[in-house]
Amino acid sequence: MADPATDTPTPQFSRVVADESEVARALTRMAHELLEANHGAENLVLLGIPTRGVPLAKRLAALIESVEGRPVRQGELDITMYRDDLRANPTRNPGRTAIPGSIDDSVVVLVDDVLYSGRTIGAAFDALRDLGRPRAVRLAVLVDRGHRELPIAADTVGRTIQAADDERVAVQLAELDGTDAITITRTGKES
Ligand SMILES: O=P(O)(O)OC[C@H]1O[C@H](OP(=O)(O)OP(=O)(O)O)[C@H](O)[C@@H]1O
Ligand SMILES: O=c1cc[nH]c(=O)[nH]1
Repeated sequence: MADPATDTPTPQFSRVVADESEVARALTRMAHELLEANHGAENLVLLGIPTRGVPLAKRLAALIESVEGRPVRQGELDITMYRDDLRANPTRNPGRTAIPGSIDDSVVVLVDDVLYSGRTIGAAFDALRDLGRPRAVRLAVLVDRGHRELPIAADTVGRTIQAADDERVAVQLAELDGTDAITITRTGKES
């Protein structure tokens, strides 16, 4: 976006709101909150939503395993074909879904990096419906930035951020980005 008075592009300001150690502490707390709410790891299945929900689900599963001393099932759930804007963008390519066994009667924990409008999670509910009937579905997100368009709330949140409409919240993870961080960037246009 350009400043109409000068026709110069609006600068993009970025600020880091959580670094590697803060992301690590948040994930450790989230793992404990999931265990406490579920009274242990019994029946838990963690499903990461691509892109960055997948490494986050793996990390939460590893943290839960380190506390409970037993492995917890984890996989990934692609929601591309369930998006409510698919008709407007019909050329999207589906990603990978990998479910570790049946989800019937399990407690599925959807894991994502950012919760914003809630439409991604709404699509995840539709995707799950085609896979089975979990006993319960929970939601774990590293960042809740508000501005919901659907009645969806997370069960555990790493960081709640009051981001403005013209800001974008980005999660960086070592597995994909070489470092862990949560960054807010002013884009100059509403997201
Ligand atoms: O609550 P919402 O408004 O749906 O926004 C949140 C989603 O937006 C981002 O995904 P994006 O679609 O940008 O894809 P990516 O994960 O591959 O970056 C983010 O990773 C969440 O999945
Ligand atoms: O700020 C935002 C909004 C949607 N999705 C993101 O990853 N960040």
